[in-house]
Amino acid sequence: MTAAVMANGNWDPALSRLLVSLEEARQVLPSSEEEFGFLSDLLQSKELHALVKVHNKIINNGKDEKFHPTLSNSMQIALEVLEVVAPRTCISEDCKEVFMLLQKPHIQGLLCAHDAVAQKDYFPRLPEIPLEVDEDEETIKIVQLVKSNEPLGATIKTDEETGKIVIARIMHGGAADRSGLIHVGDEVCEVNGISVEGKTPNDVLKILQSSEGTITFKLVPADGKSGLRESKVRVRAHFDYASATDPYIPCKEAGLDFVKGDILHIVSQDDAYWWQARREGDRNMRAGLIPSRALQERRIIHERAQIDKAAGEEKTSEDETWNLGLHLLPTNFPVGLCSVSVLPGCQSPKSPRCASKPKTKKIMYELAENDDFDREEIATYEEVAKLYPRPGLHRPVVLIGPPGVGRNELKRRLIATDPEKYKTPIPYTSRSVRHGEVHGKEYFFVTREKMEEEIESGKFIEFGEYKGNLYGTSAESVKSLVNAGYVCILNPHYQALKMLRTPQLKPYVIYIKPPPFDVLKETRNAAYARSTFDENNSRGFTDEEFRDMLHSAERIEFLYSHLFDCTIVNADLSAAFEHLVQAVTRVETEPLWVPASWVQ
Ligand SMILES: Nc1ncnc2c1ncn2[C@@H]1O[C@H](COP(=O)(O)OP(=O)(O)OP(=O)(O)O)[C@@H](O)[C@H]1O
Repeated sequence: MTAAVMANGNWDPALSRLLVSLEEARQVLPSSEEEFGFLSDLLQSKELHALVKVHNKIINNGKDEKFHPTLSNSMQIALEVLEVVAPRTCISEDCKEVFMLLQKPHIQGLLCAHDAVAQKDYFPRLPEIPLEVDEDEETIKIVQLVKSNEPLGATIKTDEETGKIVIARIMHGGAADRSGLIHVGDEVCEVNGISVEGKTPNDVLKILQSSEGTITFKLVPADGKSGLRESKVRVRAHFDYASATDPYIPCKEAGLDFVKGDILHIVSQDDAYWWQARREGDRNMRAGLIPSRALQERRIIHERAQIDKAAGEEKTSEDETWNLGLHLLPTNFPVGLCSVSVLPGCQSPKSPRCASKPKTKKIMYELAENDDFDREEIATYEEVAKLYPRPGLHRPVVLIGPPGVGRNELKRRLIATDPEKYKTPIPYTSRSVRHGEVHGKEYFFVTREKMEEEIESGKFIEFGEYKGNLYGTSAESVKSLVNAGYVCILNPHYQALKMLRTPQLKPYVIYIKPPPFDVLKETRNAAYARSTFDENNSRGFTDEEFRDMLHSAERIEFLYSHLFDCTIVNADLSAAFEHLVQAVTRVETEPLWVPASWVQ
């Protein structure tokens, strides 16, 4: 029979050899005639024959290099290339061409499709092939992992319904995930031969900790398990997070710490309360747990309610006026900050005390009163994407800061370095032209009616009234500078930020922060700085004005810090200016993170 089988050219030689050895060993095998017959039939069955043929075909095809993608992250590499060539587009035509080419949507689409195929990230997913299991028989899988310094990257819990130990979470990129053998919901039966029945997750952890070398799990696979698919979402964190001090995190060791401003790659949002993330650029492949947006929002609302309660207990009748905003502030937040001036009138937003003091600043700011308290919006995570510098189309640079901190000084110095490149929009006014003034040079002179109409229709990013005349900056004048290829430098009132931060303008926001009181006083006095709180600019700042500046700064930071792209402390003026030049160069040459909606 064997010879007949072997004579068949289609017969697999490995199967033939097995059959021959089986027959040769027949006499010495302790097996029964029945068992021998079964094995012999199996080795000659058409089904096994076909199966081995298919197997060999697949193996042979797999050997052919052209079926293997050389990489599965071509999109990532394209982005890295863009980062490298972006600053060189002005020195080399080739760089420019590659830069433009790699940004084309169809090239990016092609690369994305390539990566999806290479990563076998197909969509829609095929349903799992149902396992044919005998009703009473459970499939058990044995998984062996070698213990190293690296954590396993999985958490366990007691299933509430069955009381059994199950895999609660698999951390993306961790050892368990990479093995592809352990899935969420798998039931743990044994660890290193020790039954975990009736044990708590802590008991199981102890077994794991005391094990050396290879760890063997006996698991009952979960039904309908699915492979983990990585999301591509990047977010900017608007709060600091330290897992060690978080009483709610299910597993402190699995936590990922971050600070406000960090860019996080969210790899899984499967759990409503605990997302999995990596810090962008972090080489560590294993993801960590971070609170989800929903959880963090709840936490902030709870914290604010606590603060509210505490503030309510301390509240005096004087506090009443500021109640609208202060219920959002930390308990130690300075009380009595400035209100917002309302047309008509000439209160300045600088401080509540400033209503009695004249100002040199011509343009004051006006917005609906409640607008200043937009921290009602809870800043947790903001989805971001990289924006590449676009040759000839510069992002406007917006300097935000408390009155008197030095924004005008820094803006003036920057424009002076290259007046043909850096421009600031020309303001509008309803006052009449003075001798020597030219329309479109110092101001655009328009009638009060026209200006009021345009303010009404939302065309001004900031406006105010001074000595019976209106002053303001129109959004259109910012746009026209940008479209003409200039780098538009703005130093509007901080409340203008919300109007400026649009997908059309894509501003880069720099916060000019005052240094601590002593340094502020020392640097300004040493430079004979002129107080911007004084109408004639004829004296230095008073201590009270320095304190106002610091109070305003705290308020701006509390309300708007989540909108800052960069912070510059204006202590030593030349150091602050150097920092500004570096930041502006970065905006012109480097891809930077912006709200995802700006790049769609
Ligand atoms: N780092 C610094 N050290 C010393 N003096 C400074 C510094 N920065 C700014 N000044 C001075 O402080 C004064 C106020 O600065 P500037 O007019 O730029 O303030 P501003 O932020 O534009 O204020 P406002 O918004 O009220 O117009 C000016 O005399 C300026 O030269």
